[in-house]
Amino acid sequence: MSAAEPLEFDLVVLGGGSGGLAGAFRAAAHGARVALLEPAELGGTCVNAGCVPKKAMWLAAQLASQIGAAAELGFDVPAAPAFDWCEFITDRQRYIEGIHESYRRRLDQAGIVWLPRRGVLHDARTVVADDGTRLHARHVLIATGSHPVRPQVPGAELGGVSDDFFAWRRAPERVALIGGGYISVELAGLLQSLGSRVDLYARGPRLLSRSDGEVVAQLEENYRQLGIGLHFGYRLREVERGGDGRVRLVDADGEAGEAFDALVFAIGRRANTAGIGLERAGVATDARGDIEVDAFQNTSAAGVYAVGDVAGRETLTPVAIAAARRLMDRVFGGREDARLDYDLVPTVVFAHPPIGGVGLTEAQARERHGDSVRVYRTKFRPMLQALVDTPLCSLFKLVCVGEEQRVVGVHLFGEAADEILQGFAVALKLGATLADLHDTVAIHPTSAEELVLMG
Ligand SMILES: Cc1cc2nc3c(=O)[nH]c(=O)nc-3n(C[C@H](O)[C@H](O)[C@H](O)COP(=O)(O)OP(=O)(O)OC[C@H]3O[C@@H](n4cnc5c(N)ncnc54)[C@H](O)[C@@H]3O)c2cc1C
Ligand SMILES: NC(=O)c1ccc[n+]([C@@H]2O[C@H](COP(=O)([O-])OP(=O)(O)OC[C@H]3O[C@@H](n4cnc5c(N)ncnc54)[C@H](O)[C@@H]3O)[C@@H](O)[C@H]2O)c1
Repeated sequence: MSAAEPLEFDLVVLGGGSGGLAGAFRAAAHGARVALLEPAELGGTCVNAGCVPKKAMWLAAQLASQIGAAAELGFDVPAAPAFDWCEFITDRQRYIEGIHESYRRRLDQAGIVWLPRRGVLHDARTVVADDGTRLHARHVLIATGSHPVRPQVPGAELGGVSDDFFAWRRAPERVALIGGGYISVELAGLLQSLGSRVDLYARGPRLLSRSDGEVVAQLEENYRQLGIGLHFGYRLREVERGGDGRVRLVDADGEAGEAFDALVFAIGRRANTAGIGLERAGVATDARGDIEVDAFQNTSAAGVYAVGDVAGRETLTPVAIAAARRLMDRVFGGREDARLDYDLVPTVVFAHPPIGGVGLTEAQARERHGDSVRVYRTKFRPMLQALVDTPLCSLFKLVCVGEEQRVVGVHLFGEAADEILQGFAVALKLGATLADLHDTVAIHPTSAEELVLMG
């Protein structure tokens, strides 16, 4: 290919993860000629080192807990069954390969040109692949995602990040997790349920700083009951490796703790913006390094857009997908006002059991709506926990405002919270009030019924 003759497209997409693929498919459905550059496996973080393999491990952990419960309830199974981690990973990866295959087929069917190459912007209309291929388009979508960060402390290389966790071939006996966010909370629950002994070190005073405080306090209580060590206000100074090959964390006072077989840092992610030609194309980033976008995903360069983790806001797969689809409906589908409403995005942390929320936390609601806030809560033992006679409780909470008691927040911690939340997210979008929930007949006996019986 000569440098003087770029290939012509309507849209070039950088990144074949959640946002990039969604944008490419939607643009092609509107009749656009699309090229997509993705040097790694199709599907990005979500499919290869995020939601999908994580959920598979979470399901395995759920099974382990249920087998434990079955042993208590008269089934002839061991309370702590042996788990062949390698066999499970083979099944997990077979499932993921099926997703790759389906993406390859769909790209082909949609007539999208996939280059298995890294791309950089030469200017706001031209992308150059790492084999020198030049692509020219009226529109460019940046969806290059993010990467995990490590702390700047001596010995940080002795620990891994979530990507490394997915490559493990067996469960370590003792695991230390650094961070109090989504990934730490998820890995803590699933590893402990699969037989490891887990200690979690957070620098803040609580887990999940953006979730409802009361619901998180219940999660912390349950994690302690499961045997997970929770350490708050922790400052890591360095990581040492002992003569036995195990690692020790040294805190700010120089105190070395216990030895661990594995250490995982889960202290956040940063946008993949380095070396992709943003300056040449006139695309601005903010102080955190995320690409700056307006409400329509426009960057500072006309015709260049960004979605997903690289744009920083609500870094979740369905958000990247929804933003990309609306953007392409606007650019190629004639829907001039199409844009993602970032309010009321529901989110679930796949803890044990899961924790999820949509809308305002109690603290946010009180800050915004003052005295007109009414909170309803119910703490209960789900039937299975009661049958096994464990002390593990669920906590469901509704946050309402105003005379009409409009529901502005739903916060759930408990079995099936991940599945229950979606329908209530629809209800919040439709402006449901407490009276609307009370008008709805309960489904009995379930955990979900608590939400229409509260108050
Ligand atoms: C452990 C973990 C668990 C998670 N669990 C969940 C969950 O349960 N639910 C949820 O909603 N979200 C979850 N997330 C978040 C979710 O994975 C991300 O928000 C989502 O993948 C972001 O999509 P994206 O398209 O922005 O980026 P990605 O999916 O990361 O895709 C970016 C792609 O761009 C490619 N790329 C990078 N640079 C270039 C370049 N220069 N040229 C071409 N291609 C390039 C990369 O190879 C990558 O494939 C999880 C994340 C992690 C790490
Ligand atoms: N179920 C899901 O939807 C899901 C699951 C996993 C990840 N994700 C997405 O991926 C993102 C990244 O996950 P994450 O857990 O890495 O990030 P996070 O932002 O959720 O949590 C990061 C944690 O690390 C702490 N931290 C930051 N810097 C630190 C430092 N130097 N030392 C010690 N602690 C430090 C923070 O206080 C916070 O507790 C999430 O924010 C979320 O958007 C979503």
